[in-house]
Amino acid sequence: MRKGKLFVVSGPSGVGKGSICSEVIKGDENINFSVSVTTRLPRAGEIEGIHYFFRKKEEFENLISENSFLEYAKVFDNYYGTLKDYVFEKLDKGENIILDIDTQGALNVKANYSEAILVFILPPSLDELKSRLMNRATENESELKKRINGARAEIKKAINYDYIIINDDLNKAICDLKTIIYVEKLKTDKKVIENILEEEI
Ligand SMILES: Nc1ncnc2c1ncn2[C@@H]1O[C@H](COP(=O)(O)OP(=O)(O)OP(=O)(O)O)[C@@H](O)[C@H]1O
Ligand SMILES: Nc1nc2c(ncn2[C@@H]2O[C@H](COP(=O)(O)O)[C@@H](O)[C@H]2O)c(=O)[nH]1
Repeated sequence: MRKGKLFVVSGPSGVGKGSICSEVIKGDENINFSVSVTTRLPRAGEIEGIHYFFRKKEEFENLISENSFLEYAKVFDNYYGTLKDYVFEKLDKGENIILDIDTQGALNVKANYSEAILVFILPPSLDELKSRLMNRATENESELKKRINGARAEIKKAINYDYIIINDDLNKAICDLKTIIYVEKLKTDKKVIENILEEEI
Protein backbone atom coordinates (compact mmCIF):
# COMPACT_ATOMS: atom_id res chain seq x y z
CA MET A 1 0.00 0.00 0.00
CA ARG A 2 1.13 3.56 -0.76
CA LYS A 3 2.22 5.46 2.35
CA GLY A 4 0.44 8.62 3.47
CA LYS A 5 2.12 12.03 3.38
CA LEU A 6 3.38 13.90 6.40
CA PHE A 7 2.85 17.67 6.43
CA VAL A 8 4.43 19.85 9.10
CA VAL A 9 2.97 23.31 9.74
CA SER A 10 4.94 25.84 11.79
CA GLY A 11 4.95 29.58 12.41
CA PRO A 12 5.11 32.00 15.30
CA SER A 13 2.57 31.68 18.08
CA GLY A 14 -0.69 33.39 17.13
CA VAL A 15 -0.10 33.37 13.36
CA GLY A 16 -3.14 31.14 12.77
CA LYS A 17 -1.70 27.61 12.42
CA GLY A 18 -4.49 26.03 14.48
CA SER A 19 -7.23 28.00 12.68
CA ILE A 20 -5.87 26.99 9.25
CA CYS A 21 -5.20 23.31 10.07
CA SER A 22 -8.59 22.70 11.68
CA GLU A 23 -10.43 23.98 8.59
CA VAL A 24 -8.25 21.98 6.19
CA ILE A 25 -8.86 18.78 8.16
CA LYS A 26 -12.63 19.39 8.35
CA GLY A 27 -12.91 19.33 4.57
CA ASP A 28 -10.77 16.24 3.87
CA GLU A 29 -11.44 12.83 5.40
CA ASN A 30 -8.07 11.49 4.21
CA ILE A 31 -6.11 13.98 6.28
CA ASN A 32 -5.66 13.68 10.03
CA PHE A 33 -4.36 15.99 12.69
CA SER A 34 -1.51 14.68 14.85
CA VAL A 35 -2.64 15.22 18.43
CA SER A 36 0.46 16.14 20.44
CA VAL A 37 1.19 15.50 24.09
CA THR A 38 1.80 18.61 26.22
CA THR A 39 2.47 19.57 29.81
CA ARG A 40 0.68 22.91 29.22
CA LEU A 41 -2.63 23.38 31.02
CA PRO A 42 -5.74 23.19 28.82
CA ARG A 43 -7.27 26.48 27.63
CA ALA A 44 -11.00 27.03 27.94
CA GLY A 45 -12.70 24.85 25.32
CA GLU A 46 -9.71 22.59 24.67
CA ILE A 47 -10.59 18.88 24.77
CA GLU A 48 -8.35 15.98 25.85
CA GLY A 49 -7.50 13.84 22.81
CA ILE A 50 -8.80 16.41 20.32
CA HIS A 51 -6.54 19.40 20.83
CA TYR A 52 -3.84 17.74 22.93
CA PHE A 53 -3.16 14.86 25.28
CA PHE A 54 -2.60 16.89 28.46
CA ARG A 55 -0.07 15.20 30.75
CA LYS A 56 1.90 15.98 33.91
CA LYS A 57 5.65 16.64 33.56
CA GLU A 58 6.54 13.24 35.09
CA GLU A 59 4.21 11.45 32.69
CA PHE A 60 5.78 13.31 29.75
CA GLU A 61 9.26 12.38 30.96
CA ASN A 62 8.20 8.72 31.16
CA LEU A 63 7.11 8.92 27.52
CA ILE A 64 10.54 10.37 26.66
CA SER A 65 12.32 7.49 28.38
CA GLU A 66 10.05 4.98 26.64
CA ASN A 67 11.16 6.52 23.30
CA SER A 68 7.53 7.27 22.39
CA PHE A 69 8.19 10.54 20.56
CA LEU A 70 9.01 11.19 16.93
CA GLU A 71 10.15 14.57 18.25
CA TYR A 72 9.63 16.66 21.34
CA ALA A 73 10.69 20.12 22.45
CA LYS A 74 10.40 22.59 25.27
CA VAL A 75 8.36 25.51 23.96
CA PHE A 76 7.56 28.53 26.18
CA ASP A 77 8.52 26.52 29.32
CA ASN A 78 6.30 23.52 28.58
CA TYR A 79 7.01 20.22 26.90
CA TYR A 80 5.30 19.36 23.62
CA GLY A 81 5.79 16.10 21.71
CA THR A 82 4.60 14.17 18.66
CA LEU A 83 3.77 10.51 19.28
CA LYS A 84 5.65 8.19 16.93
CA ASP A 85 2.99 5.43 16.86
CA TYR A 86 0.14 7.91 16.30
CA VAL A 87 1.86 9.29 13.18
CA PHE A 88 3.23 6.09 11.65
CA GLU A 89 0.01 4.10 12.14
CA LYS A 90 -1.79 6.67 9.95
CA LEU A 91 1.00 6.91 7.36
CA ASP A 92 1.23 3.12 7.07
CA LYS A 93 -2.52 2.98 6.40
CA GLY A 94 -2.03 5.44 3.51
CA GLU A 95 -3.58 8.33 5.44
CA ASN A 96 -2.06 11.81 5.34
CA ILE A 97 -1.25 13.64 8.55
CA ILE A 98 -0.63 17.26 9.58
CA LEU A 99 1.60 18.21 12.50
CA ASP A 100 1.23 21.72 14.01
CA ILE A 101 4.60 21.99 15.75
CA ASP A 102 7.35 24.52 16.40
CA THR A 103 10.48 24.91 14.25
CA GLN A 104 12.78 22.88 16.56
CA GLY A 105 10.39 19.94 16.27
CA ALA A 106 9.83 20.43 12.54
CA LEU A 107 13.52 20.35 11.71
CA ASN A 108 13.98 17.23 13.87
CA VAL A 109 11.11 15.53 12.01
CA LYS A 110 12.71 16.43 8.66
CA ALA A 111 16.09 15.08 9.86
CA ASN A 112 14.51 11.72 10.79
CA TYR A 113 11.91 11.54 8.02
CA SER A 114 13.14 13.33 4.91
CA GLU A 115 9.81 12.84 3.04
CA ALA A 116 8.13 15.29 5.44
CA ILE A 117 6.77 18.41 3.72
CA LEU A 118 7.40 21.58 5.72
CA VAL A 119 4.99 24.52 5.48
CA PHE A 120 5.69 27.81 7.27
CA ILE A 121 2.93 30.32 8.07
CA LEU A 122 3.98 33.98 8.16
CA PRO A 123 1.96 36.86 9.60
CA PRO A 124 1.45 39.96 7.42
CA SER A 125 3.44 41.88 10.09
CA LEU A 126 4.73 41.50 13.66
CA ASP A 127 2.26 44.16 14.74
CA GLU A 128 -0.67 42.13 13.39
CA LEU A 129 0.74 39.00 15.07
CA LYS A 130 0.82 40.79 18.40
CA SER A 131 -2.77 41.98 18.08
CA ARG A 132 -3.98 38.46 17.13
CA LEU A 133 -2.35 37.06 20.26
CA MET A 134 -3.76 39.87 22.40
CA ASN A 135 -7.26 39.42 20.95
CA ARG A 136 -7.14 35.65 21.47
CA ALA A 137 -6.59 36.47 25.16
CA THR A 138 -5.53 32.94 26.17
CA GLU A 139 -2.23 33.88 27.85
CA ASN A 140 -1.33 36.05 30.80
CA GLU A 141 0.96 39.05 30.27
CA SER A 142 4.28 37.28 30.90
CA GLU A 143 3.29 34.29 28.76
CA LEU A 144 2.18 36.67 26.01
CA LYS A 145 5.56 38.46 26.11
CA LYS A 146 7.44 35.16 25.74
CA ARG A 147 5.35 34.29 22.68
CA ILE A 148 5.81 37.71 21.04
CA ASN A 149 9.55 37.74 21.82
CA GLY A 150 9.94 34.25 20.33
CA ALA A 151 8.39 35.22 17.00
CA ARG A 152 11.55 36.52 15.29
CA ALA A 153 13.53 33.36 16.13
CA GLU A 154 10.76 31.20 14.66
CA ILE A 155 10.49 33.35 11.51
CA LYS A 156 14.28 33.10 10.93
CA LYS A 157 13.83 29.34 10.43
CA ALA A 158 11.27 29.82 7.62
CA ILE A 159 14.13 29.65 5.12
CA ASN A 160 14.42 25.89 5.78
CA TYR A 161 10.81 25.19 4.78
CA ASP A 162 9.44 23.82 1.51
CA TYR A 163 6.48 26.24 1.31
CA ILE A 164 5.55 29.59 2.81
CA ILE A 165 2.00 30.89 3.29
CA ILE A 166 1.23 34.45 4.34
CA ASN A 167 -1.84 34.43 6.55
CA ASP A 168 -3.24 37.89 5.87
CA ASP A 169 -6.61 36.49 4.83
CA LEU A 170 -7.66 33.31 6.68
CA ASN A 171 -9.75 31.84 3.84
CA LYS A 172 -6.93 32.39 1.36
CA ALA A 173 -4.42 30.77 3.73
CA ILE A 174 -6.72 27.74 4.13
CA CYS A 175 -6.98 27.52 0.36
CA ASP A 176 -3.17 27.79 0.02
CA LEU A 177 -2.59 24.88 2.41
CA LYS A 178 -5.23 22.77 0.60
CA THR A 179 -3.45 23.52 -2.69
CA ILE A 180 -0.07 22.47 -1.29
CA ILE A 181 -1.58 19.18 -0.09
CA TYR A 182 -3.22 18.65 -3.50
CA VAL A 183 0.02 19.34 -5.38
CA GLU A 184 2.02 17.01 -3.13
CA LYS A 185 -0.56 14.24 -3.65
CA LEU A 186 -0.31 14.73 -7.44
CA LYS A 187 3.44 14.18 -7.21
CA THR A 188 2.78 10.73 -5.73
CA ASP A 189 0.26 9.96 -8.47
CA LYS A 190 2.91 10.83 -11.08
CA LYS A 191 5.22 8.31 -9.41
CA VAL A 192 2.52 5.64 -9.79
CA ILE A 193 2.32 6.39 -13.52
CA GLU A 194 6.12 6.12 -13.83
CA ASN A 195 6.12 2.79 -11.97
CA ILE A 196 3.41 1.34 -14.23
CA LEU A 197 5.25 2.44 -17.37
CA GLU A 198 8.47 0.86 -16.12
CA GLU A 199 6.74 -2.53 -15.68
CA GLU A 200 7.85 -5.35 -18.01
CA ILE A 201 4.98 -7.15 -19.73
N1 LIG B 1 -6.08 35.75 8.86
C1 LIG B 1 -6.46 36.08 10.09
N2 LIG B 1 -6.89 37.33 10.33
C2 LIG B 1 -7.26 37.69 11.58
N3 LIG B 1 -7.24 36.88 12.67
C3 LIG B 1 -6.79 35.63 12.47
C4 LIG B 1 -6.39 35.15 11.19
N4 LIG B 1 -6.00 33.87 11.31
C5 LIG B 1 -6.17 33.54 12.61
N5 LIG B 1 -6.65 34.58 13.32
C6 LIG B 1 -6.93 34.66 14.76
O1 LIG B 1 -5.66 34.79 15.40
C7 LIG B 1 -5.67 34.10 16.65
C8 LIG B 1 -4.53 33.10 16.69
O2 LIG B 1 -4.84 32.03 15.81
P1 LIG B 1 -4.46 30.53 16.17
O3 LIG B 1 -4.83 30.23 17.58
O4 LIG B 1 -5.00 29.68 15.09
O5 LIG B 1 -2.86 30.65 16.06
P2 LIG B 1 -1.72 29.57 16.27
O6 LIG B 1 -0.68 29.87 15.28
O7 LIG B 1 -2.31 28.21 16.27
O8 LIG B 1 -1.21 29.94 17.72
P3 LIG B 1 -0.38 29.07 18.80
O9 LIG B 1 0.87 28.62 18.16
O10 LIG B 1 -0.16 30.05 19.90
O11 LIG B 1 -1.27 27.93 19.22
C9 LIG B 1 -7.04 33.47 16.81
O12 LIG B 1 -7.83 34.29 17.63
C10 LIG B 1 -7.57 33.42 15.37
O13 LIG B 1 -8.99 33.49 15.33
N1 LIG C 1 7.91 20.63 18.89
C1 LIG C 1 6.58 20.59 19.09
N2 LIG C 1 5.88 21.74 19.12
C2 LIG C 1 4.56 21.65 19.28
C3 LIG C 1 3.89 20.42 19.42
N3 LIG C 1 2.56 20.66 19.60
C4 LIG C 1 2.41 22.00 19.53
N4 LIG C 1 3.60 22.61 19.34
C5 LIG C 1 3.90 24.03 19.21
O1 LIG C 1 3.93 24.64 20.47
C6 LIG C 1 3.65 26.03 20.33
C7 LIG C 1 2.67 26.46 21.40
O2 LIG C 1 1.45 25.78 21.25
P1 LIG C 1 0.15 26.23 22.11
O3 LIG C 1 -0.91 25.23 21.80
O4 LIG C 1 0.57 26.24 23.54
O5 LIG C 1 -0.19 27.61 21.64
C8 LIG C 1 3.10 26.21 18.92
O6 LIG C 1 4.15 26.76 18.12
C9 LIG C 1 2.82 24.81 18.46
O7 LIG C 1 3.00 24.67 17.05
C10 LIG C 1 4.67 19.23 19.37
O8 LIG C 1 4.18 18.09 19.49
N5 LIG C 1 6.00 19.37 19.21
